[in-house]
Amino acid sequence: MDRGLTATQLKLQSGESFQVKGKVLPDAKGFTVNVGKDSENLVLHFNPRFDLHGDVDTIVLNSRHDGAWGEEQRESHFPFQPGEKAEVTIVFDASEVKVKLADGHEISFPNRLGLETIHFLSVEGDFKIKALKF
Ligand SMILES: C=CCO[C@@H]1O[C@H](CO)[C@@H](O[C@@H]2O[C@H](CO)[C@H](O)[C@H](OCc3cn(-c4n[nH]c(N)n4)nn3)[C@H]2O)[C@H](O)[C@H]1NC(C)=O
Repeated sequence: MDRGLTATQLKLQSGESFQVKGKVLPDAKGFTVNVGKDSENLVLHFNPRFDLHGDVDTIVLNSRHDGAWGEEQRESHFPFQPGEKAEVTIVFDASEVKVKLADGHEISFPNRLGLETIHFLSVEGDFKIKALKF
């Protein structure tokens, strides 16, 4: 598990997007992109699972409020491969968070926290960051 990256004190406003580019480790089990207020208050936990917690090639999305996980949303569209490049673009507004994948596929997730500004980003798991673009 790569320690990944954590960024705080961000001020990403509604409508602004950011992109994470990197490479999935060859023996990847899963990786995570978290965005929100802080690590316990996430408007989006984006968790592609290659083989983790019983999920195979499934993207699990969730929110986290004061440390408590919300209800998971699962996506079977899975354009990630171990050892390959990966790119995720995230944009949000008052009602939803949108995740755009390299193959053009878009996933929508409700902004359950009603967050207006993102202050926190972390990328964890079997993923080597190459670039972060705001
Ligand atoms: C079938 C058995 C019960 O359901 C399972 O319950 C697991 C435990 O809650 C679920 O896995 C968690 O799913 C979460 C998203 O809903 C997260 O992916 C969690 O791993 C990340 C994580 C972060 N943290 C954490 N602790 N402290 C901080 N800052 N972060 N703890 N766990 C996973 O351990 C897992 O996704 C879920 N599976 C299903 C099919 O619902």
